Amino acid sequence: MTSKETGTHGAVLEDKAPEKDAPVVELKAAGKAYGNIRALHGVDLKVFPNQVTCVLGDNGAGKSTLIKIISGLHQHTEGEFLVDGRPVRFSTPREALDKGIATVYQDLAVVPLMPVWRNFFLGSEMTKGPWPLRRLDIEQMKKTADHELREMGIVLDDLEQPIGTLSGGQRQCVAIARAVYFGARVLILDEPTAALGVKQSGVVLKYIAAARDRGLGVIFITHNPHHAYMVGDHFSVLRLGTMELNASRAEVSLEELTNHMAGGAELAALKHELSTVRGVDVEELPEEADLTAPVASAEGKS
Ligand SMILES: Nc1ncnc2c1ncn2[C@@H]1O[C@H](COP(=O)(O)OP(=O)(O)OP(=O)(O)O)[C@@H](O)[C@H]1O
Repeated sequence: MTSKETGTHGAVLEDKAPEKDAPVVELKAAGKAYGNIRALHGVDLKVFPNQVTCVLGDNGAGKSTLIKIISGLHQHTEGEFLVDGRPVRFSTPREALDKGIATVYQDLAVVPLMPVWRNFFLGSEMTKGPWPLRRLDIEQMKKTADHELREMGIVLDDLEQPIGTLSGGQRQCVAIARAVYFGARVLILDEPTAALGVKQSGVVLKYIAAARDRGLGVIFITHNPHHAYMVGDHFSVLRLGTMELNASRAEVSLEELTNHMAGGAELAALKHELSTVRGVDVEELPEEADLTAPVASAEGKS
């Protein structure tokens, strides 16, 4: 696929103009050690408004550690972490949120039996009336949730339905719309398509693009180079805690990105090892990353 090709839902595949804004979030030679274990080292990353920055990496590459630093769950132990050009060191996710950095985790924190609109406002409910007669402003919350979801292009049949009845993809979309409504400037999405099929992944990718088009800087964590390339403006590949690739869309093709992820040399070594295993026909294994593999099979954690 070339960088100009149209992707899911015709989402967003035009090459972008050169970065002209300042980064909202920046890591400079940042790293993190857990005791003796160096999970992340020498990582440079810039997150710009209006761009999707994809962070790719295999299991154990350091993706979770990276997002934990940016979202305020952990602190970096080396290098610098800047927000709006100023050094920061968050002690809690609340501090990150106060700076406009919101994180949507794969296992979404929702109350499955509560209606969609109620989950949209969970923890930040609208109220009306003076104390001590203050009560939930249910009508306003329903109206606002409906409006905000529609603004993002998300049309649900009934906001009264329990959120647990929505598909995984729809729940991710509600979470993205919620973060946008509550003023996120940077949205971190932790493997939002990992547990989804091809069609639902496409829907989520569409809303990632919608969040980007609303001006947010999106950090899209994924194992899947195909998903990343459909919406990404910038690609960072982590391997064993270091940044192996840091490239804009114009600088890397989908093929190159896939090869970085698949690790061509590792695949060759594996093929060599398997050649001694009875019943395995190594001639059937791909020479390098199989670019024709269906998107869903490349996804998912082990
Ligand atoms: N709390 C911790 N204590 C010690 N080591 C840790 C801790 N968290 C992560 N690590 C180690 O740091 C390295 C990077 O882990 P991390 O979870 O950031 O990778 P990842 O890319 O998110 O992997 P996955 O996709 O499997 O979640 C791994 O070697 C892991 O074992």
